[in-house]
Amino acid sequence: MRKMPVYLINGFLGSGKTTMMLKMIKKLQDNGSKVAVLLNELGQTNLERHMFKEDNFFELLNGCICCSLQDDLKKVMHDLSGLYKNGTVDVAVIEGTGVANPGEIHEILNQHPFSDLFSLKESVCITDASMLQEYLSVFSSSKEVRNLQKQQIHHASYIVLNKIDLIDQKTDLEKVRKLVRKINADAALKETSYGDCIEDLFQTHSSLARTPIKNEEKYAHHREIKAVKIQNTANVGRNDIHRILSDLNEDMIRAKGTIYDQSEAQWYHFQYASGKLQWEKVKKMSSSRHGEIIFIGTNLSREKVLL
Ligand SMILES: Nc1nc2c(ncn2[C@@H]2O[C@H](COP(=O)(O)OP(=O)(O)OP(=O)(O)O)[C@@H](O)[C@H]2O)c(=O)[nH]1
Repeated sequence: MRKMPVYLINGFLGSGKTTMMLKMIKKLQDNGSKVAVLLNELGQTNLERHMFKEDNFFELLNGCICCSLQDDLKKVMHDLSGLYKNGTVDVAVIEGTGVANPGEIHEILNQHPFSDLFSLKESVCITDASMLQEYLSVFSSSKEVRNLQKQQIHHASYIVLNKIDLIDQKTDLEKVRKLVRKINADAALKETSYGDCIEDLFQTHSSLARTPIKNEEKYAHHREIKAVKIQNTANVGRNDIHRILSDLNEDMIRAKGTIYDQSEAQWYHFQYASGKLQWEKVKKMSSSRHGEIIFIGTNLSREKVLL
């Protein structure tokens, strides 16, 4: 029986997974494939839903498919298999949350009946070249962040060293390349920005035979890293976002959202990743959409964010 091809995309918070995934989906569609998309988010809603136009779009929210949402993942995998059998879709692209351990997702794909139904083409890990040294350093990151980053790199068959536009290409690139190779010497490795390596990815056939890390702690990744979701954003303007990010600079890893800035009478999307904040004016806000924000960091709490 033919197995449904699956691409798995993992990588730490803000490393560029969604940016690359959108390019992958477009390339697959340009090549005539009918793509199913599965997106997993830590928050209760997917703030990036508007970026995806696919009919066969599944989202698993408020947890991680590698641990708390394993049963939900299995259910979606059954649905995907049905869609593959009846010809509705012919390839799946799955994006884990920024704190997912790919090893645990591989375990599910290797179990019966999924091992007979799916063929994992590549397990991609996107790393943020501008932050990797910091995330792996005992001086600047918690054990949880360091472990997660290592697990994600270790389990990959294809590693993307992304955001190289943000680093010194002579000195820092060599350092981060060495760090990655110390953790995973075998995976294909591509250095790029904005996930621009799709042709290469589809031409690569790397080995997926990765064994678990010795003494790998299961489910150890959600103790310190917390997501705080703000749904009532009526009084949150651009200045407030700047202030919150600067006040919680030490703890904040990732933030994103949509807000209405009253002083400018303008809706904005914002993205905070790699210590950089980017604003984008929303051209047309649909009446069904509303403002919302998600902050993700170590030891964050609603009280800390709203102070
Ligand atoms: N400078 C630079 N920015 C990038 C690059 N790739 C992505 N970004 C930006 O980084 C931010 C986060 O990118 P995403 O693709 O949403 O990252 P993600 O890994 O899906 O983030 P999570 O939602 O935390 O899982 C966005 O503002 C992107 O535009 C890159 O190569 N260089």
